Amino acid sequence: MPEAESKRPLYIPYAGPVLLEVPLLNKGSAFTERERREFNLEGLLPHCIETIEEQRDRVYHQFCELTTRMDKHIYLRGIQDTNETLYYSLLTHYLEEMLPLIYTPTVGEACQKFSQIYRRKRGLFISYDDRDKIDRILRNATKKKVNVIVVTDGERILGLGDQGIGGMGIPIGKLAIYSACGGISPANTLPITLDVGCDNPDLVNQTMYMGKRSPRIRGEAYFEFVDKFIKAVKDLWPDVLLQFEDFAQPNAMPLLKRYKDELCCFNDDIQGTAAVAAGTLLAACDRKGETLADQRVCFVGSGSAGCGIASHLVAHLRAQGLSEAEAKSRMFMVDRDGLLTTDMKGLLDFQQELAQDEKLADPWRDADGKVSLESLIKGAKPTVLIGVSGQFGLFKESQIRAMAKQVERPIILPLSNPTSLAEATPEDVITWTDGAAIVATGSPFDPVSYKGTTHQISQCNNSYIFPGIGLGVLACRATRVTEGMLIAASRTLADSAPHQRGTGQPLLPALNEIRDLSRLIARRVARQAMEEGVALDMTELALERSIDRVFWEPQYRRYQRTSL
Ligand SMILES: NC(=O)c1ccc[n+]([C@@H]2O[C@H](COP(=O)([O-])OP(=O)(O)OC[C@H]3O[C@@H](n4cnc5c(N)ncnc54)[C@H](O)[C@@H]3O)[C@@H](O)[C@H]2O)c1
Ligand SMILES: O=C(O)C[C@H](O)C(=O)O
Ligand SMILES: [Mn+2]
Repeated sequence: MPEAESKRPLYIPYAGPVLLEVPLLNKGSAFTERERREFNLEGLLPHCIETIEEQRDRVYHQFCELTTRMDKHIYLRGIQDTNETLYYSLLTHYLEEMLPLIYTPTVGEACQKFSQIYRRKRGLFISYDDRDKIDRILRNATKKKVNVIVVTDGERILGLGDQGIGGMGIPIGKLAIYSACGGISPANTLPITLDVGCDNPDLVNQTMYMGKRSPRIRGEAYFEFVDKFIKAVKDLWPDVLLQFEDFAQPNAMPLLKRYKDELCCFNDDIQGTAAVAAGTLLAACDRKGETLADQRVCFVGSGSAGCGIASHLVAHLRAQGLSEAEAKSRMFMVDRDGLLTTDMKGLLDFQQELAQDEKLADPWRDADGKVSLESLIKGAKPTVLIGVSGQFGLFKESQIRAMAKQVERPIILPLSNPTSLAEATPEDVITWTDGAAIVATGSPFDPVSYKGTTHQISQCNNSYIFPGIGLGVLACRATRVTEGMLIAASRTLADSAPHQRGTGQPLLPALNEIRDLSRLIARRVARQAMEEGVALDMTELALERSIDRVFWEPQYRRYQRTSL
């Protein structure tokens, strides 16, 4: 926020103990003498008036006293629910240390234990039983305008499956990233969980489970419910940016198709992931002195993320002048039954579109008629291996070694989350390829030392992308998220790759540079949106100013009292 603006006082209608209970407004010991007097806070706080830096030192000290990841997560969420400005000041100051605790991987465990660790309200739970009063529920959430919603139905939380309402940890974590990394004010964000039941018996049989204890609503009834939800959102906040998150495979793509031309929305697992993976791949190709068109890309896991990445890479290649067929011929989609081929039955539409020609696959077939990953590696000689299966240890030593025999520097991306579900550890991949592989992972991993070289492992996670997209959308008031905007985001990420490019250097910018990266992504995404006619037309300078205006900094503002 520009300085002049932050100096303007904020007029607020709360006072006394109630004010200290409003996380967006509470300043705790930082309330000034005058504010303490005007807002009936005298005596409610210890004598000392502190700066946000002094408060941050105290909470960081308390944070350091805690030993387990889950205790740290609970502690940080507690600060978020008491004083949001302080929470974001802490996050932005210690970004690299804090992100794995409020987001992947710890957020996975927090979702699994959501009902056990539940403390205070945050966001909205909309249960199927409430389907006829969704508009009222949305109005209960906040009187403010909502700019960004992240919504889940909790059915595919990371690679951890159905977590029911525990999935709420994900929208909360994603929106914290929007604020900490993309400067989106938390006052205008809303995490939402649609509670349509839960098909995870281990969870619903727990006495503490707080969601609806019935099997998931499916089929037409489910889609009608989501329809009612989207309609209510559009009626109340017509220009909101809505992010679909962690919906299961049978629903993720149909929901995106249904709503992508109806409101400003995107599916993060399909599109955000596609953009971060493409950006990482472009950076990796550049590192090798090659282009995307030189690669043959093998996906293990052909669901939302796998097919989302593949079709986005096809769009990149098309933009470079390749025909659709040429581009698709470089994508090899493997799922439980091996390589997807055009003769396979039961493929979903988006998988069918990426299936390889059955004749081409014939020479690679095993005795059972399928093309296993081993056979594909030998036959198609992929240069890139991307894991999006949610299966720990799926990449085997023999497969990685086979790849390394055929390709001087294979690009290996085990992207499944959380850490415990990565298809391979970077240490194994680097050892099996004798240090030749270029590796990035979905969850954070420590650097790997191998034969005297330290390999930094970049985190190829959609968190590099969606904050910048959100900032861009808000700055230029985009009405849609288009493929072109996603391509702009992935190119910006690739262009921001570190200049030092020796073996072991990270592929992506450091996490503590992500706020600057988000601004860059926002600028290019907004420019693209304008070119496509889905945003306000602005000069470069006006856009820059708008990004500055939208970009929220976790600093206290001066308050003035209005009547209750
Ligand atoms: N790094 C990131 O930013 C990022 C983004 C999105 C998803 N992911 C991760 O990717 C994983 C998958 O997400 P998704 O949305 O695509 O889920 P999804 O359920 O749509 O797809 C997973 C696919 O993997 C397949 N699969 C399972 N076991 C397999 C095996 N043994 N061999 C081959 N294929 C197998 C499934 O049949 C399914 O088609 C999750 O773990 C998720 O955390 C990471
Ligand atoms: O949440 C993440 O860390 C990335 C991604 O959206 C996922 O579902 O795994
Ligand atoms: Mn996700």
